[in-house]
Amino acid sequence: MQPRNSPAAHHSVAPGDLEVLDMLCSMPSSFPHSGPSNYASASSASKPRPLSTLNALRRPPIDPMVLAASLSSGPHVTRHHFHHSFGSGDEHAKQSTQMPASQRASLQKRDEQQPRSRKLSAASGSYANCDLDEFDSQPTSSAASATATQAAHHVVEPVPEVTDEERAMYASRQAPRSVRLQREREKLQSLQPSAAPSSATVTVPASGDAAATTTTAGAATPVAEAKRDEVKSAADIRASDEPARPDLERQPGNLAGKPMPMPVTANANANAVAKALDERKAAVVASATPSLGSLPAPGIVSAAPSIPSTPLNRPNISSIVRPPPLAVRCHARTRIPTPHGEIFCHLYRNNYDAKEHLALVIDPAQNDDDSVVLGQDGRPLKERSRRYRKRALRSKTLDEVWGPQESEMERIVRGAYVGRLGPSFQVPSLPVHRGRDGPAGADDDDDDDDDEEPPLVRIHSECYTGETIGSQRCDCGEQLDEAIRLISEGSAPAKASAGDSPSSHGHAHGRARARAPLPPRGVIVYLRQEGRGIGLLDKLMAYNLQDMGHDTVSANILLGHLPDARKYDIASAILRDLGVDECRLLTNNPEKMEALEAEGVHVSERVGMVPRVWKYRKFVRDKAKKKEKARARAAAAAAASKAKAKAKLGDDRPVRPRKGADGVEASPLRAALHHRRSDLFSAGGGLGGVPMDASMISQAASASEDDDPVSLGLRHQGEDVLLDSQYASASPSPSSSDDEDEEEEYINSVLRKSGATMIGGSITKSVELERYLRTKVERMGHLLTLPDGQVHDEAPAAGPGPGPGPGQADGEAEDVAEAMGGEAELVSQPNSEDEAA
Ligand SMILES: Nc1nc2c(ncn2[C@@H]2O[C@H](COP(=O)(O)OP(=O)(O)OP(=O)(O)O)[C@@H](O)[C@H]2O)c(=O)[nH]1
Repeated sequence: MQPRNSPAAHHSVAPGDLEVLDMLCSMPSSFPHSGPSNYASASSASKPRPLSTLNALRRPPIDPMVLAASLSSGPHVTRHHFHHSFGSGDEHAKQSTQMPASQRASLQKRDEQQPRSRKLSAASGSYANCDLDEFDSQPTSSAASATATQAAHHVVEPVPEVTDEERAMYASRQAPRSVRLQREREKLQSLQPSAAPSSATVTVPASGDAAATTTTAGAATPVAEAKRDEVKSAADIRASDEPARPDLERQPGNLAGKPMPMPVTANANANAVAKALDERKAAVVASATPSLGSLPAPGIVSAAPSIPSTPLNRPNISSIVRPPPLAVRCHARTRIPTPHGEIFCHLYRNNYDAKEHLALVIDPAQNDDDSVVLGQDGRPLKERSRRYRKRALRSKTLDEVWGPQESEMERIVRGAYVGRLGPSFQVPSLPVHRGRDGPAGADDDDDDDDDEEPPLVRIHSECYTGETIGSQRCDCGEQLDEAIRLISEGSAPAKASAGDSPSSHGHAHGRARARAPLPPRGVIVYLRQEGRGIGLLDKLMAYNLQDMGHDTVSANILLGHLPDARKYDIASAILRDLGVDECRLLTNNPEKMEALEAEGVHVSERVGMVPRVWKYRKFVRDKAKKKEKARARAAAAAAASKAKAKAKLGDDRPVRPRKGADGVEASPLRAALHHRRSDLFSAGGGLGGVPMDASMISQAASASEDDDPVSLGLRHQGEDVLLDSQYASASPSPSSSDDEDEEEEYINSVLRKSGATMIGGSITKSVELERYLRTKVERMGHLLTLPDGQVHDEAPAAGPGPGPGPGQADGEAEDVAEAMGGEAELVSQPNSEDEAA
């Protein structure tokens, strides 16, 4: 028997199919998923991009395998299927409600012989009775009597046997569009003013699952007219099958379908409410401990102002025609202490998707000692500084007044407070005033803030595997940690022309040192776009495809996705809400820069994200070079002094080094490393462990170069660097340049911190990571320069095609791991990103 879903069960490939396939394959831009986005927005992702972005790399030609698979997979699902029930999960879909072909044919024959009413002729499973509730609940009298008669005589129609070919693939509960339109027309006609009762309450179901609208119709009022028009247009629009997404509506945090009170226009009420808040402020400050009784009822706390309805919400019919502009609202802000310092975590909702995106704001000025000094008016003195008000990264939507009844405690609990919140310090914030002029009464600062650097910003996409379990398949965890570290560090990278010249933070720091360091100030927008927008499930499947030899791009395509399905319009809106209309962006991805620019957030500078493992290799290589030079100098000096001594004593006996008890030459560094290693392991292996004894280090500094920590095989990520950096910092070389010092500082500062993510301050490195980075550079146009002699020579080839067998992959993986961790290869890997800069 033919398998039910086998291609041959549906059709065989005709020559015409092959022609279509050829044609599609020859059109690189015809990839079926590259059409407009499923929600019409001014999204940057759907705008044409200049070639400079290497956009072409992101839109590879169609994979013929995908096309062939989809052409032969049988009946296709179109947008018209969205309201149909098929697959599991729906009661109607568990079993086909469509009648087998043979049975339908016999019924049709019977219909022809004895025509019946529409409802009766609607055989079970046919489109005409798709609205089962209607069919069941309103049986016509003849149908009812027919059923009664059948029951009385126990007449059971024999069900013919069903072959696989006859069995329907999909069971639909939805009528054809023409039938639905006809029904809507009939309903509308029944609502005509003449037909309407003179004074009655009429319920007008809009369509499908749209909410019923109730209106009191005396005569045909203009409101009723308008409502009817609205309903009619809705019916027409709904007939085109806007996909119903009950699953989305049920998601936690989704705003869809949850009507909220209309927002009070902040401008109109802000002053009045702010005044009221000011008046009540003294009472709040005076009360040391808030009593539970002063907390508003939970329902009231959560009653955030609504944002415009959307196609997802679907209460507003006009929104289906033209979605409202994207709106984001910060619902909560709280302080999170991290190893890199304090971060204000902001939770945002929006009217485009059901996700809760985050903004991690690093702006210690909002929380420092000065921030709790109050002026005579009872407000923090800082607030009077125009510079502070301009620089402070505060959410406008969070700080604005949400309603006239809003209490101070409501504001404070959601995070709309200023200064450092504590048991005795609770000052609600005032609505944000943007712009140079600031609020009335703001003091002029003597600082000229024209030289102000824009904040450092990272747009980070969620990566469960990288951020929580430390996946070494990608650099996401490391990048998140690095971004927090860089922003918290606060020194300003040098200005560079925005855009294409690759820069690295390493170099930027070097140039920035000449300028006064700026306090930390920046934002990480954490977008819930797991797996570059395809979701965790598909990302996990993509990893399996990658293990079979595909790269991250072709794996996505094989799963029916774009190589990168992300959008950045929500990120831009969040930045604008925080008052960021210009930023220095931490990224290698040109698409992010373009997207922000397109959304009105100017990127004044790109700050590159160099993988730590590449930085580390450069560090080790430079160190080896330095040692090589020192060794040559020392050898020359030793030879000279030996020759001198010989000449003096007239003695030509060789000078042998002393040996230890085991017969091995006693090396101070070896002894020092032995101690250090036991320190690391006995003290739990923490990177911030007890430093080496200074005397040991100074001995080590003069030891043989063969005792390099790396060559000694102490290769746990970071530990080798820790030893190296301690070694270096304990014995500063008078000849070291600023840049070298800076590298060491970098390594030190990274490793002294335990890091903010699972990756922490350590390094991500693996064969998969190298392949991933390479694909991002070569196929996705990321602005990173691959190191020379990249591991692809040794690693399994990236890209589609037969991958290595498990054994083979293991062997190669070992080689590459050796190449990445081994001494010789390590020092031969330059950090070309840094060099390019
Ligand atoms: N589909 C897919 N997504 C991945 C894979 N590896 C990581 N990701 C996701 O990719 C996202 C990070 O994007 P990247 O392309 O690594 O980097 P980027 O953010 O575009 O660029 P940078 O700003 O330079 O870091 C996260 O959402 C990860 O979950 C993969 O193999 N397949």
